Amino acid sequence: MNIVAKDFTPVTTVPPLKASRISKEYLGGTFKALDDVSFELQENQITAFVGPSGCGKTTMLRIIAGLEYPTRGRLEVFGKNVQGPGPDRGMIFQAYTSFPWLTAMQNVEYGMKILKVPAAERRERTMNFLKLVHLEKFADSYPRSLSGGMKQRVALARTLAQNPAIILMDEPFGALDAQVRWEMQELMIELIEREKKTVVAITHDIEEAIYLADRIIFFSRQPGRIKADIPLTFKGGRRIKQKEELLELPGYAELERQLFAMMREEIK
Ligand SMILES: Nc1ncnc2c1ncn2[C@@H]1O[C@H](COP(=O)(O)OP(=O)(O)OP(=O)(O)O)[C@@H](O)[C@H]1O
Repeated sequence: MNIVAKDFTPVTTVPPLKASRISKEYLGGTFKALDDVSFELQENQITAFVGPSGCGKTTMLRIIAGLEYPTRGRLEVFGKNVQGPGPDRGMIFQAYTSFPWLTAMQNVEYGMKILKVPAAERRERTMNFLKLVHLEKFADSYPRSLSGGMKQRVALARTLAQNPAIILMDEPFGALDAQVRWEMQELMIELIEREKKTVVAITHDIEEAIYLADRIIFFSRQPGRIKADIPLTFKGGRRIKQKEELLELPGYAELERQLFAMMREEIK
């Protein structure tokens, strides 16, 4: 079995992220996108945000990223109130966010330049991460000559190279076709495991959530609330890289059934 041992013992007592009673209103307070959302992330844990369209997943992720502010509630990263974006959080979007006028290498280096990482270290980290996403031969290629999957690998390398403690992903593989998506999911599991990151990933895809996550937070809609917070205990505290092995585990089918039923309830 291709199994990676997983240890969730916290290194510090301060959680990497703590959301306390977050609400977000739009349209002058007449529309509630999020209502009283509280959770704590554990270090080195992958959490998937799942729920029907419009339940506030992206809003919650943007609040964590510091791109939006909650109307009420408090958000702390390593015990500090979030005041805006910061180098402790890196974001990967569905749309390919590489700069078209920069090569793959320059794209990976760019964020580190902003963070004022010295040039030699920057170069070394860039090459290291391009290698990890299997793009070392494409270091000098421009995004237009790369496939969708390759562009997302550049985004993954760029985010990891900046070494944020928390990685936020909004449907990162949503635009990829099935086979590339699958390859990217496997690569992500491998890299996250290696780099020991705390991850929040939004996905519409229940199968993808079960495969990637250690924990699923399911949002209900209008207003967006936490409907269920599900630790994926059937994995026995491990990450399993080969999907077919995951499917065979007792508990997989029941969890998938439960999530589909919850989704159906929400979209009724
Ligand atoms: N700037 C805004 N002004 C008004 N309403 C907004 C704004 N941003 C989001 N909303 C509304 O808040 C709700 C939650 O949106 P959000 O994008 O967070 O949902 P989501 O769960 O990520 O949806 P999807 O899965 O379709 O991306 C939606 O009804 C959306 O229309």
